[in-house]
Amino acid sequence: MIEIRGISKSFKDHEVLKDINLKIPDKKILGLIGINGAGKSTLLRVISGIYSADDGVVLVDGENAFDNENVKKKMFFLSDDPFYTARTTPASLLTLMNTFYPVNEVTYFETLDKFKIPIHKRMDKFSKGMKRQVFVSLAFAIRPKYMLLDEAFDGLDPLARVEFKNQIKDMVDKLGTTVIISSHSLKELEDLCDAFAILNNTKIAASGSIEESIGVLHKYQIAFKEDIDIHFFPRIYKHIEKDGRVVRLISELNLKDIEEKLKDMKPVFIDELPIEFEEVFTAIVENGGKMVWKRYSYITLEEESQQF
Ligand SMILES: Nc1ncnc2c1ncn2[C@@H]1O[C@H](COP(=O)(O)OP(=O)(O)OP(=O)(O)O)[C@@H](O)[C@H]1O
Repeated sequence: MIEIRGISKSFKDHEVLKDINLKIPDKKILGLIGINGAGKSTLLRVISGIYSADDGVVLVDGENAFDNENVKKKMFFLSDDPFYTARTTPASLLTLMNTFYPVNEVTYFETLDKFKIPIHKRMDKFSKGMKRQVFVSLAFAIRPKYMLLDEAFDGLDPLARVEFKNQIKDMVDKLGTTVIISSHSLKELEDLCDAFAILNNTKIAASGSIEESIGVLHKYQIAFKEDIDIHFFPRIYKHIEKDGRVVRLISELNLKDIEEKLKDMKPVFIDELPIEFEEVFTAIVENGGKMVWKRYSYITLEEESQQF
């Protein structure tokens, strides 16, 4: 299990992470979500023991992750900008990586073959997506207990993404791998991850199971007879948009409560619409993470930082 306890990290006077607490149980896929510069890469680097934290500790199977050979052996971190030299080919990368990890060569070459990657060509001549496919193949062939993937889908075409996701699910099911994956693409994470954590403003704004989070918020479309000024709209929403006489809002309230709160405004109709995870995420970020959250099943924040 990975336990992140009270992690804080600054670069000079720029505070990036402040008192981050998360427990990630084994054999789960956690999606780490955040806007540009939210600190996703920094957190992954702290978890993988590359960066030291200013405060707090990351425990991997009970051991401090920082600069720890035992932890390095069971964890593979695929950065958003992995290192390779000008002369590196997929074949020579295998030789290099074999000195750090036992790499399953059959899996490596089979995956490269699926992606149609030439194994003896120089990688500096590859497209961004092809380079990504080489490192993804490597991650699968290393079969680590813990796999940390930074911006994993970046540069992959739709077919490669499907292949990548299937391989990740397979590793979790068959090998019991635990995966943390950061991405801007919420849509990509929805069908892959068991749980998510949202990094916002140095903190974990919210975390939990994706299914549960979608159940917490509702989306409504409400039509009125006349144009209305949303500045005077009752504060029953987390997010609101207006299009003429139609208002779309996201709220924690159920349909019955919404109807009750708006009855004096005499809406023509109120429809509940399906809500997407991306909309839940936007509502959380807009509200500075201050949401009433259900108790979640997979990921638990430390008691003192829970937001119920
Ligand atoms: N080595 C470093 N030295 C100084 N500042 C850094 C360093 N690494 C990251 N930062 C700063 O920390 C903040 C968080 O960066 P980080 O790369 O962790 O964010 P991110 O969420 O991964 O962003 P993105 O989605 O754009 O990749 C940024 O403001 C960045 O400039």
